[in-house]
Amino acid sequence: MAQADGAPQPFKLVLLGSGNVGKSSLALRYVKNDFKSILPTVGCAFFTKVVDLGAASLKLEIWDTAGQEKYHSICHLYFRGANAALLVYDITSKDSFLKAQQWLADLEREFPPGEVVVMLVGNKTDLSEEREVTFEEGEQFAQSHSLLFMETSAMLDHRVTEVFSALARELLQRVERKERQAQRGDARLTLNQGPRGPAKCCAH
Ligand SMILES: Nc1nc2c(ncn2[C@@H]2O[C@H](COP(=O)(O)OP(=O)(O)OP(=O)(O)O)[C@@H](O)[C@H]2O)c(=O)[nH]1
Repeated sequence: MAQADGAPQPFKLVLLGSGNVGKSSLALRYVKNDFKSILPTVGCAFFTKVVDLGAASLKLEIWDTAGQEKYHSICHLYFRGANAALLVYDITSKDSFLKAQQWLADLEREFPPGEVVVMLVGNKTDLSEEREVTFEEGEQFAQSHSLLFMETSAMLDHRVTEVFSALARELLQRVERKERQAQRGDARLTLNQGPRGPAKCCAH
């Protein structure tokens, strides 16, 4: 997936979810393969990473938003032009799971159906003894809203790369599907135009 100059096509990905669920940690683990204590995000942090999917590569522009309630309204500003969203919750916090559902409602208000690829991510699987949200609950919610779904641990680097690769694959598939539809549309347009030539006249 390349632009005219050969550079990988960029896609905007926003990370959404309440404070402390691990959004910044997931981004840091994915982009820099690092895990360390991070201060709460203020406003938004920005990362980029080129994802190589074998046959194609694309550039993810990752917008890591602040989860604290006081920043909620600013985060909406970062929605604009998003191609994908990660809705992150902490599996040890039911409240964060409910907040992720609210974020989805916000996204659904902002974008027409199917325009944004959304993945639900339950983070901190290393704290399974404190789990408040079961895998099945996450999976069921995701299925009922046609979202991708995974559980991760940014701390243990469990399934973090898979999250971003799965999103990238889905983005690529949607672009390819749209291109095929556009080509079919063009072909239909050409057929409907009929043979070229002088317009036929019915009288004489
Ligand atoms: N045990 C465990 N702790 C984690 C994991 N991911 C993040 N944390 C910790 O959870 C806390 C919050 O992580 P952040 O990445 O700052 O969370 P955030 O969602 O970006 O928070 P805001 O910036 O306030 O929105 C930090 O103390 C992290 O070290 C994980 O997978 N397991």
